[in-house]
Amino acid sequence: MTLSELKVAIIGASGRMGAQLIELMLDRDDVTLVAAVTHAESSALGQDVGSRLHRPTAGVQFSHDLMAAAKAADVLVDFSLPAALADNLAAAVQTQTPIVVCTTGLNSRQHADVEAAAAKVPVLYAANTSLGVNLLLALVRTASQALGSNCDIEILEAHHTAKRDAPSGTALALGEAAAAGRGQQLKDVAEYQRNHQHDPYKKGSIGFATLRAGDIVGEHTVYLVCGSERLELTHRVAGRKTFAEGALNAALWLAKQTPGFYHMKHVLGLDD
Ligand SMILES: NC(=O)C1=CN([C@@H]2O[C@H](COP(=O)(O)OP(=O)(O)OC[C@H]3O[C@@H](n4cnc5c(N)ncnc54)[C@H](OP(=O)(O)O)[C@@H]3O)[C@@H](O)[C@H]2O)C=CC1
Ligand SMILES: O=C(O)C1=N[C@H](C(=O)O)C[C@H](O)C1
Repeated sequence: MTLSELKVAIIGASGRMGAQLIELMLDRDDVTLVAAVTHAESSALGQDVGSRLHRPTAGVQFSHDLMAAAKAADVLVDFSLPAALADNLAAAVQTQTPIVVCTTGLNSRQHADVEAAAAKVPVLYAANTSLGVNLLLALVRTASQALGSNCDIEILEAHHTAKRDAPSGTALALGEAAAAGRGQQLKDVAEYQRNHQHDPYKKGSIGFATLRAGDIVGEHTVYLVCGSERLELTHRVAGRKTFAEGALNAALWLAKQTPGFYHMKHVLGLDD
């Protein structure tokens, strides 16, 4: 298969990331959009994807036929909602179509479902497809390991007001990297709620704080505080094109893999 033949179906195509992916794919010649999947009640159903973005018609209409999309595509790219995950994975497995899952807010059962599907078909899970965040994950792990248990770690994330999940998937991934650097598991040390609590600070905890305001695309800061000395590692994104480019690069990479569970670090060559 040459790159120019890669056929991509977007799931969650009527959303913010869907629009950004469609926009990008209409301008690229290494990928072809073959299906734009949304849900059965969407007002976008039947519309041409180009027309909806005030561009020339593209010949692909929004549809809720997930199975037809999976059959037509070389790779599925999912930016939808956690509630759609089970159907998306089932379609990928049934049609043997690799799937890039970018939806966040998954619960632990859903994360297990993603891993289980990866035994049957190539699956890549990325809470954040940007190069910067994936570098940051490695930096945070290294810093946490180097600074050790005397260092307090807190994570602050800021996003637009339409975001439904909190903390963000990226914040959780950064928390996992910080915990791993100290030889911990995030579930054992995470602190999600301090407001209206009167409990003393728990040494070794990793706390999460969330801001929702305006149209902030995505900002994450990891604070590593050792007494009076403070290291702040920050990543900011000003446009969703960054995520869309990362997702398409992941799709191009995943199409060539055998069944297995993959992450952006594999695509970017950042594997340990
Ligand atoms: N990994 C990454 O780099 C990034 C991940 N994300 C994550 O991607 C997800 C989507 O983000 P965003 O685009 O901002 O959110 P949106 O709410 O704008 O988009 C989600 C879209 O999915 C549609 N949808 C709902 N149910 C289904 C279904 N069963 N099948 C197909 N489509 C469905 C929604 O329709 P309707 O509008 O009618 O509800 C909506 O258009 C979120 O979980 C977000 O956190 C976001 C950015 C980057
Ligand atoms: O919903 C968003 O917008 C984003 N979601 C992802 C997350 O939850 O980490 C990635 C990015 O921060 C934007």
